Amino acid sequence: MGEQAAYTPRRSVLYMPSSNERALEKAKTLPVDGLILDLEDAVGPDHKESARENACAAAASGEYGQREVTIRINGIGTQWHDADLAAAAAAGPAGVVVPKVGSADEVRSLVAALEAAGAPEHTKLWAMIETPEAIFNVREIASASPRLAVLVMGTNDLVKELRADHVPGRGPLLTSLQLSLLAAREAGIAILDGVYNDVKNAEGFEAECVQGRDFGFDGKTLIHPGQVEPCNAIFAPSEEAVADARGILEAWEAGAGSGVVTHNGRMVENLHVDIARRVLAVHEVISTR
Ligand SMILES: CC(C)(COP(=O)(O)OP(=O)(O)OC[C@H]1O[C@@H](n2cnc3c(N)ncnc32)[C@H](O)[C@@H]1OP(=O)(O)O)[C@@H](O)C(=O)NCCC(=O)NCCSC(=O)C[C@H](O)C(=O)O
Ligand SMILES: [Mg+2]
Repeated sequence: MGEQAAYTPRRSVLYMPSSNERALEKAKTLPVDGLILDLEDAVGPDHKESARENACAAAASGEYGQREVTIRINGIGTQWHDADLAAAAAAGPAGVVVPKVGSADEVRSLVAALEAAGAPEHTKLWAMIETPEAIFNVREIASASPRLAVLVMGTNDLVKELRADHVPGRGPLLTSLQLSLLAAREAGIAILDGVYNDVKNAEGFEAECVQGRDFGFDGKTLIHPGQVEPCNAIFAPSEEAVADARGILEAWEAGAGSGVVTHNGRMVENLHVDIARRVLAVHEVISTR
């Protein structure tokens, strides 16, 4: 499966204010799959320029090992957007994360701007889905450009825009989360769940990770180092899932040629074999981390 060959772990993707040099340094030691060096909401107006310099220097440094380093620039129409985009393109991170993307036309304009600024081929666009406009357009957004690699849910902004509340189970957000997932899967791109703000509430955080994983998200965006390890564990195939996948493949091979077999009393068809192969491919990549 081509999708397996291209699997990039994005179980845990940690935001950090690019104005916080201590956090940028600490990130080199954290077991995260990815980093979002923020220039937007986590950075005050007086620190935008120095944060941009820090983020670009970090992204270009090559000091973050296997971690996928991205830069979140300020949104379209803000006074910092053009300079952020040009500087990020020149630094060549894995992704330029753009907040509050609202339409497929915006995706195409952003891609054109990245290309005009000379961004290297490996620098992809990551679009944040965090407004009502984006939810209504998410299907077109997700398939607007081959350079768009990841959708990132912005659940704080969505809650604000909906005039909703952060509640266990995320009832007010379910429509937005699931429409965005459908769009990402149709387009064949990755999608990351939103952040959990209550950094001291481990139980609530883990419940939300399990929910996001069960929905089908590739991983979760995080705001604190303490969230990384539980998130990695929840978004990786469990030992039981890996053993089950191996058993499914063995049962399938033993029943060679028949269209349906059973494993542990459950029906196994070709599609279950595809799922099992994906679980093992993901496990193999993650085991090297
Ligand atoms: C949430 C925080 C403000 C909490 O900060 P603090 O109280 O200082 O945390 P600790 O004292 O527990 O920190 C312990 C050490 O860990 C380092 N640290 C903390 N956070 C990070 C981080 N994100 N990345 C790297 N390192 C971090 C501290 O420096 C301490 O280190 P040391 O002193 O060496 O022990 C803070 O965690 C924070 O700022 N988090 C990130 C906030 C952020 O980036 N927000 C923007 C994105 S969220 C969002 O809104 C997404 C979307 O747009 C939406 O709409 O939903
Ligand atoms: Mg936001």
